[in-house]
Amino acid sequence: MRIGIIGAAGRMGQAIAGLAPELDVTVAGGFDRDGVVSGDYADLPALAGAVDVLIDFSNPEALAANLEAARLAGTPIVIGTTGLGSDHHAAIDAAALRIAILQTANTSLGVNVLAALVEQAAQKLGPDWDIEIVEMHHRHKVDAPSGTALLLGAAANAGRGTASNRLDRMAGGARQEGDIYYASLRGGSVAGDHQVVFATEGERIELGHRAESRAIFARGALRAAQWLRSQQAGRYTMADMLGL
Ligand SMILES: NC(=O)C1=CN([C@@H]2O[C@H](COP(=O)(O)OP(=O)(O)OC[C@H]3O[C@@H](n4cnc5c(N)ncnc54)[C@H](OP(=O)(O)O)[C@@H]3O)[C@@H](O)[C@H]2O)C=CC1
Ligand SMILES: O=C(O)C1=N[C@H](C(=O)O)C[C@H](O)C1
Repeated sequence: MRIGIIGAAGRMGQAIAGLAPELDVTVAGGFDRDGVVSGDYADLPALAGAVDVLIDFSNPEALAANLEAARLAGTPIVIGTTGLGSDHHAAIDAAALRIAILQTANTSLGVNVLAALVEQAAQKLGPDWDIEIVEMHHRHKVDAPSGTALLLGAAANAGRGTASNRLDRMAGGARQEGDIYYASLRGGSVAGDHQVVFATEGERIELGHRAESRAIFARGALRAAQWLRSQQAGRYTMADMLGL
């Protein structure tokens, strides 16, 4: 299988390219803010037309152009970029009418199993168990809360059958029943730690995940690309791919 990487010179782009041979995947080319950074292609549409799947770990600003290139070429795309807003999600929905798209804030098996556990715990525990989500990442990360923290919050909402707003723990304020608060730490080289705390009178449950390196995200992204290649047009998640 041949892939093109968007965000190729970044931390994830390099991790994916480094792991690709192990999964029998060929990196045909890479694209970055400055244009094509590897492979013999004039631009992103040319790269999109020459590969089986595109993998995007770049920046939300790049999403519209990435979707357009994938759609015109009819090439499936795995989107791992975080910091997406409602307009980005609407654009993904629209493009998924024509091509296969797997969008996820976290490509690791562990986090996606954690999300299933969080959904189950939230459903069993009910709204008088307060939920706080804490995440820590390396000093270079720009978006907060992390996409994974929001994914875990969505899983808790799904379990409870609610739609809690995104609330910033650092902003303070008294909590109301059903609120989900997010707290973000940044520093050093942390690949990605997430903890979901369920707390009620007299007891507490903590469910969490620690990424020890980017290899888990890179492996998951490559496996997602291998799976997505043979899917029909539509929007997919890691849970679809993993059968969770
Ligand atoms: N889903 C998942 O499992 C994971 C998701 N992520 C997410 O992936 C994204 C990338 O993370 P990371 O690799 O650490 O970040 P980096 O900043 O290391 O890499 C991003 C790369 O994308 C490039 N880029 C920026 N803007 C554009 C553009 N408009 N078009 C093409 N390329 C562009 C950057 O170039 P330049 O440096 O010149 O700006 C850089 O090379 C983040 O959103 C992060 O949260 C990260 C890990 C796992
Ligand atoms: O920027 C990162 O590094 C990561 N970003 C993703 C996120 O925002 O959740 C996934 C992972 O935690 C690493």
